[in-house]
Amino acid sequence: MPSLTKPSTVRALLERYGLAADRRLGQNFLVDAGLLDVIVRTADVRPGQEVWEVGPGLGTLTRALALAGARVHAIEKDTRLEPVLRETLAGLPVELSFADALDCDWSEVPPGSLFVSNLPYNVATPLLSELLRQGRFGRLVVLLQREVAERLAAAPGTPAYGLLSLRAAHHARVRKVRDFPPEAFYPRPKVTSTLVELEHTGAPDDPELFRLIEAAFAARRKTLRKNLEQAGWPRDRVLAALAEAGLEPMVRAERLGIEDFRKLHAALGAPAS
Ligand SMILES: C[S@@+](CC[C@H](N)C(=O)[O-])C[C@H]1O[C@@H](n2cnc3c(N)ncnc32)[C@H](O)[C@@H]1O
Repeated sequence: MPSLTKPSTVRALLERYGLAADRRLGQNFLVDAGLLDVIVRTADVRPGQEVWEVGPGLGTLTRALALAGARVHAIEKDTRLEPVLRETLAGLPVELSFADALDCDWSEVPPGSLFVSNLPYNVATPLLSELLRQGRFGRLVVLLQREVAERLAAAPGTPAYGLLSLRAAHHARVRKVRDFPPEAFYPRPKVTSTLVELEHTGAPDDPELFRLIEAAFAARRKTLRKNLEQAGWPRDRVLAALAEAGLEPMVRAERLGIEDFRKLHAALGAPAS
């Protein structure tokens, strides 16, 4: 099998199957051998370890993971790629399924599993939030649009800070590994990508806490107090809870870290409905 990390090989492979990359599916295939190796080294698979991958595409990362010793479960939405993947992954320990990753049931994945993916841009945020929430993966090594990586790792009070940052902070430790330039992909995307490693802390979902966080960010320009009142908490309870959590009455949601939200949640309770 010729190297899939050469743009000329990728072009020839697509042409042979009469295919063109579909931008709506975020099909920007990795064509940089050195950066592919960075993903594999970050994934650090043990021999025989099971790995889940969303969006195998032409099989570039899937092959590299399998050759590094992983048994890969790869989920691809685009059924046009099936004959290509049957060719590029022939003889390797890869289980392919064709489905929308956003509709997948992850409950059968053994806890503490490894997830490695060059994620399609359009599903990265909802999929990652869901995977963190469900907590089946102990570690997630994901290539994302840089802007999404910044939101994941953002600190309170910074422009990228918001719901995704709090979802990540609640469940995981986030490490930005390195940027991948547009030239690392064929076809070239308009944006830079970033490889991120998330280590799940085991913190389970807390739907009530996240209802509070969503209400707190409903209108970013309003104060936290106003947003909570609008969501149904009575004003006196909001003011008392802010004081109990050690927060200023005029504070905005974007200033609060996950610990502040946990304290506020404990002090506030559910909204009056
Ligand atoms: C950025 S490409 C990555 C391809 C390959 N892994 C690589 O690194 O070259 C994203 C892949 O995800 C697939 N994809 C897009 N949306 C999907 C979804 N909702 N569920 C599963 N796969 C999806 C695309 O068809 C494409 O193959």
